Amino acid sequence: MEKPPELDLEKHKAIRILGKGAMGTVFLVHDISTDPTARSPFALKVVQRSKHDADRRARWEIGVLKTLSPPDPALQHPFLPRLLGCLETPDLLAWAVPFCPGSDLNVLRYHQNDHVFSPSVIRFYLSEILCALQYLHSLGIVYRDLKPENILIQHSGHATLTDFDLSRNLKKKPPSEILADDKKVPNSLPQFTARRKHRLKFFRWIPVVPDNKYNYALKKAKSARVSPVRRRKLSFSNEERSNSFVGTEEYVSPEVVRGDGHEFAVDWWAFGILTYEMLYGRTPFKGKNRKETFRNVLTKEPKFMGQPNALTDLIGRLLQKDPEKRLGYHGGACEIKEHAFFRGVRWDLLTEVLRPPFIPPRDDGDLTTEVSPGNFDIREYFQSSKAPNPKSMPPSPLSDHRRNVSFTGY
Ligand SMILES: Nc1ncnc2c1ncn2[C@@H]1O[C@H](COP(=O)(O)OP(=O)(O)OP(=O)(O)O)[C@@H](O)[C@H]1O
Repeated sequence: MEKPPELDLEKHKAIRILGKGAMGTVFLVHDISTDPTARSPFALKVVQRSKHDADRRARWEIGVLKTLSPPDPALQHPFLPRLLGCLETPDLLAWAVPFCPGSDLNVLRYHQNDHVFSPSVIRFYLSEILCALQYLHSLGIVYRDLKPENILIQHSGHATLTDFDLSRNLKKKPPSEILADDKKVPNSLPQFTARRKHRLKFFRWIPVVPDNKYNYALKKAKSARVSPVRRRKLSFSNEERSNSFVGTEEYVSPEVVRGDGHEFAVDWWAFGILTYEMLYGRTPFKGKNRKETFRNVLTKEPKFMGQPNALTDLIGRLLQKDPEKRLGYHGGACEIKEHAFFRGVRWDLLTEVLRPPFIPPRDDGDLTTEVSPGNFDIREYFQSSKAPNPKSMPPSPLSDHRRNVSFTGY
């Protein structure tokens, strides 16, 4: 991407806080001059530069987002965010991305019966995340922070990854992710192009699907529904999950716990944990404390309930302690796409064929009236939050849930 458009805090006012992480605060923002009734709000992540390491991490995340934002929006990866603009003041760094009104996969799962997703819903979201990770890896970027909280639901109901501050550039690309088409597409842009206006089509990502004893995958695209999220009741204080020096503890791979370095395979491990959590409503290695969690990660095998099937087989192959034995290590995302669980998935038509399980309700009203007193100034927010008794601001429905904290090692 060329230089992203400059934002202006005189004109861009916050409607509410969407979320708070270790590093930044994310606001729902609109341009009061061009969009006074907030028909097209966007998300603005704001980082206080004085916070430890915040400046470096924010610049890194902006850099990654620039890489993910080709000049032609039609070539934007459908499951990765587009950088809409940036802003720098002596105190703050901020950048804008599209607003995802459907909250995140953790919140969505929490509102399902028994707090779990059905296999077809799991297949839908995993397919999209797999494509997003494949594209990141093809750019040499290892994501390192895969967890449900970082998978947001767009207006369309499709998933998107957020939060790239823990990602790293491994300089080399996994050989399997250098797709044949990269030779034809400059800068490794994803293998999709505009087919019709606003509809993107993947092509040449269709895997060779092996015959397998498990017949779990969808033969025909069928829509899988999930319960809608009851908006504004999304506090997760009792479900908080903290992030350790190596990312979110329950998602950390054995090689990272051992300090053996890391490769793209850490993302495939986390992909396995994510799948397990979507299926059973909990992660497989969680202990009473960090020490026990890490011991479980190193020594315990994941427990599966019920009959083995393609989904449990997939999880088992992703949760191999030895990264070299892990699904995806040698063959990257293509190898995972070929697993029986994904049989029948039309990778070239992901954005078109399947109806997303959950489509956020449209906010047709005037968003600015939704919270009193309406707009607020972001600079004032940070100034008042420095004061001993900060002025109260519209609360975030998501602000309490599992946090990211600092990440210094690995
Ligand atoms: N585009 C968006 N649309 C809607 N909500 C968003 C968007 N981006 C972020 N959020 C909300 O803000 C929260 C914090 O964002 P993000 O994870 O990017 O911040 P962070 O400070 O890097 O957090 P972490 O501690 O996880 O590193 C997210 O969990 C999500 O709830």
